[in-house]
Amino acid sequence: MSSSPIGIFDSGVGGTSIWKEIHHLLPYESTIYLADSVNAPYGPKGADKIIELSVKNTELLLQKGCKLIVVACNTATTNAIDFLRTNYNVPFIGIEPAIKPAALHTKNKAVGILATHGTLTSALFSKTSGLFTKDIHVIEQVGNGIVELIESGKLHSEEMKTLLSEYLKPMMEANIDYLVLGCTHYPYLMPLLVDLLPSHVKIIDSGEAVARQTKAILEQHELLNTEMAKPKLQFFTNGNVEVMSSLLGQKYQVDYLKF
Ligand SMILES: N[C@@H](CCC(=O)O)C(=O)O
Repeated sequence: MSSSPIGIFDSGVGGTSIWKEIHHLLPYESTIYLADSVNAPYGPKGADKIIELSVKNTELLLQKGCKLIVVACNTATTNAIDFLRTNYNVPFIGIEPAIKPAALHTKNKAVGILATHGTLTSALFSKTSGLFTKDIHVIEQVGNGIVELIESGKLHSEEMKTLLSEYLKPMMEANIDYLVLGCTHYPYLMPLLVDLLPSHVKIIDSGEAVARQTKAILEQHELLNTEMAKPKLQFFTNGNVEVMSSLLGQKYQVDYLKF
C-alpha cells in the first residue's frame, strides 16, 4: 500500500546517514529504521552470517508492514541482497561504494576507498570495481575499528583521529584526488576527513543516489505516498539509544527493541 512505511536497516547507526537523504528527498514517506547494533560490526563476518542477520532484519520490517526495504549497509548489500531479492516479494534498494563516479572523474588516476572487509572482499564489489578501474590505481583500505568506535559513541575521539590518519596515509602518498566512503557509518566522519585530507581531495558516498533510486522504484511500483500528511518516523535499536539519538538529532525519538 502506498501509505505503508519504507523499511531501512543497517548493522547499526550508520544507515541513519542514508535515512537522512531519503527523508530529505521524500518528506511525506513514513519510515521504520532498524539498527542491529548488537550484531555490529557486520564487516568481519562471513557471507552466511551476514545473510542470516539481513533475513532477520527483513522479516521484522515485513511484519511491520513495510512496502519497500532499503538495505542501508554496503556490507549487507554486497553479501546478501541477491538472496533477499530471490526470497522476498518486495522491492529492495541496496547501497554500494561509489567507485564508478570516482573512477570516471579522477584526474590523478588514483582513488582511495575506505570500506569494510566484507564489502571489499565481496564478489559484487570486485565485479563493479573491475569494470571501471582498469587504468586506475585503487587504494583499498579496510576501516577496521571505525564502526566499533562510532557504535560506542567515540566518533570524535583521539583514537578515531589516529586510526583515520593511519588509513589515509597510503592514499595521500598515492596522491588520490577522490576518496570513496564505502560504509554508511563513514559519512559521519566527514569533518574529521576534511581536516586530515588535502583540500583538493573530493570525498564521495552513495547516500543521495540511494535516495533517488528509492524514489524511482517507488514510482515504478506506484507505491509513492500520495498523501501530503506528516509521516510517522520510527527508529529502533537493539543497542545504545543515546548513541543513536546523538547521531540522529534529539528531535527524533529512538526506541529500544530486542530483535
Ligand atoms: N554500515 C556499514 C556496516 C559496517 C559494519 O557493520 O561492519 C556498511 O555500510 O558497510
